[in-house]
Amino acid sequence: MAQSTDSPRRVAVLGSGSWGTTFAKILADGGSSVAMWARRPELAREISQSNRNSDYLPGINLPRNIWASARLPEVLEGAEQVYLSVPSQSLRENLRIVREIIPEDALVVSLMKGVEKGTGARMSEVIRQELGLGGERVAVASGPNLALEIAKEQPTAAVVSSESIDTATAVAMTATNPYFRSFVNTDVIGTEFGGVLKNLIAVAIGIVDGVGYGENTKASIITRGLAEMTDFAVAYGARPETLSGLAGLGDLIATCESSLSRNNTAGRLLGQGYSYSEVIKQMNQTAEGLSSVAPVLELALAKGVQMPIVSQVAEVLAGTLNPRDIAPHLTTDELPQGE
Ligand SMILES: NC(=O)C1=CN([C@@H]2O[C@H](COP(=O)(O)OP(=O)(O)OC[C@H]3O[C@@H](n4cnc5c(N)ncnc54)[C@H](OP(=O)(O)O)[C@@H]3O)[C@@H](O)[C@H]2O)C=CC1
Ligand SMILES: O=C(CO)COP(=O)(O)O
Repeated sequence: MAQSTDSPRRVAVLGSGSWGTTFAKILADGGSSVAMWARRPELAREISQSNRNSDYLPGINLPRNIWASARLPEVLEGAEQVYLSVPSQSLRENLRIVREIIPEDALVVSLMKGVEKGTGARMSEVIRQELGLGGERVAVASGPNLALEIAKEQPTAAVVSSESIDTATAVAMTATNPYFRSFVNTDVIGTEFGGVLKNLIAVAIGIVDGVGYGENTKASIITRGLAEMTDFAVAYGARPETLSGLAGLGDLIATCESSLSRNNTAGRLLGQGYSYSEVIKQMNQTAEGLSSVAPVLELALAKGVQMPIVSQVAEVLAGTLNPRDIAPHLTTDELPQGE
């Protein structure tokens, strides 16, 4: 739904990869005037002059109310909302560069689906720490959102979450258009962890796909994966229903089913016998799950949560488990486990 104000809302998107660019299109098609930051000037020029981002979204025409620059101050000037879409492990260093130039009252929105190595911090926590913001200024957006499908304007839903329902609503209204509908909630922990954890299960699905296993194996892993995701997120304070919603089950289905998913693709290569370092070399886009495995397992250990599927993904990445031996529960279980 387009905004009804006279002058369009000015928003900024930092990161011009597949998701940053697609989200810029969502916002522009919702009526906002969108400034994008691309760290490579040649990409900024292509976006501004040709309305294209051929590196990340080949064949997609971008709306005219998007422009891009490699210069952060001009991108951030006057922005009422700032959307962040860089790889999770680079967020903190990027926030340190922009913290003095983010407009004082802007809402800051994470589009990312990772946790920080070393600290285990969620992206909204990194944002609050580095920008010194209260929870009412920060939101996260998540859901079954494969970029290329949305860039082609296929109907999609997402959820925007903030501790403040007013903030979530303001962002959701900005991130809504005829092909993209944003719901709201106040469960930031569940919404963020849903997006992080489904990536890990999607890597597991890719692995068994690469091995050549069929639908029973995948359905078993998806179902037990959702239980694992829910146990973990609830241990950290999430509401279980969030994990059954768009940011949990919804995203799990999309990511596990689609060959567009980078996490799924990385898993498939592992299942086909490529080593972790060979997979990294082949991936030219961000597969957050590969970096999130270790911090998620550390967080799970701290709360005594069992994550057998994620643990097996870690073993495959380390080269200590043959992908053929991955199972929907620990192969060492001797007694039947309660479902
Ligand atoms: N793609 C998708 O379908 C979705 C992705 N997400 C999430 O969005 C986030 C971004 O992913 P996505 O856009 O897909 O990733 P891409 O790999 O497509 O793009 C990454 C972007 O970040 C830039 N970048 C890379 N390293 C750095 C750095 N050190 N500092 C600053 N910028 C950097 C890249 O610039 P350059 O081109 O110059 O290398 C590029 O603009 C991830 O957390 C992902 O999980 C969420 C929902 C959907
Ligand atoms: O988050 C996504 C879909 O919701 C994108 O998944 P990938 O990062 O695995 O491509």
